[in-house]
Amino acid sequence: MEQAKPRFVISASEAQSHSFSIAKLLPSLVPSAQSLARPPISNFPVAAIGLGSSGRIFVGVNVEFPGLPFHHTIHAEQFLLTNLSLHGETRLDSFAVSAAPCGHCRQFLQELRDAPDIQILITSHANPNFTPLSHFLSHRFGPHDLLPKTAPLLLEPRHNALSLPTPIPHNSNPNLTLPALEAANSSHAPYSASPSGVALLDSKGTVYKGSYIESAAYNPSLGPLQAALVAFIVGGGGAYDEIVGAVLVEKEGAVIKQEPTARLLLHSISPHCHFRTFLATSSHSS
Ligand SMILES: O=c1ccn([C@H]2C[C@H](O)[C@@H](CO)O2)c(=O)[nH]1
Ligand SMILES: [Zn+2]
Repeated sequence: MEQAKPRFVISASEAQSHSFSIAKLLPSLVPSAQSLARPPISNFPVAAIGLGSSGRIFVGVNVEFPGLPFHHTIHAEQFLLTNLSLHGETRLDSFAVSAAPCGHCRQFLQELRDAPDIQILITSHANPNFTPLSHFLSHRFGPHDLLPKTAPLLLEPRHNALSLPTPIPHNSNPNLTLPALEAANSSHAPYSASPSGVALLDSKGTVYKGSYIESAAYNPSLGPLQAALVAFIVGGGGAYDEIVGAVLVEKEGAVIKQEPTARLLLHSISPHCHFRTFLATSSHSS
């Protein structure tokens, strides 16, 4: 019998209905999820299977882009956190992953509340065990080095108070502009105060949105187009040239600009895609 294609989200009731305990279920899902990865450069598929506080299970995989510098790559752990964020999950309890998380991912995970307590199991190890992130990255540099303790962290509810000039400029596509604005409003960009979001349209008319995610250490940050591509892949998208329209919303006068980089990546993966940028104003004083 043909195996069902692995999925990117598993409901809490389905997760509980397995005869396995969750601690056994997470690593058991890693091998099939690796088939969802898109690593045409390395041919090294990585899958990370995470348990959220709602009891749902989320999948992350690595995504590589031939023809572009390596820094465009989406790591499986970054994909996983973006997948949680897409589904409104506010905490990551634990995850199983096919290979040891790199330094960049150990740092990216610091954006989460109680990051040191996240339990990680590496399935390629001889005796895999759940071990806290604090073991993999001691002496953390994280959000609290730069932000007040009360600031919302990644996955926690936020609204960046961005708005677009009304009415939205004619000949813009409100089906994409409003989702891109929503994505920008939930973007985690506390270090630059330059939130942004992307909405993508595929040839079937489905809209996918992604929010820019910053890291306290700057470089591991994930761009808004990468986040929207995670939504496209999670939503069942196939080849990138199915993406026919894209809108980026970013803040007017922002210190960080996504437009040139997003245009470059989008043009590389879907050369005929129509791309527009709108600048939003912020009612925050900062
Ligand atoms: O923590 C890690 C380390 C590597 N990779 C990916 C990035 C690249 O696609 C491939 C080879 O490094 O594995 C991850 O997804 N997570
Ligand atoms: Zn990594």
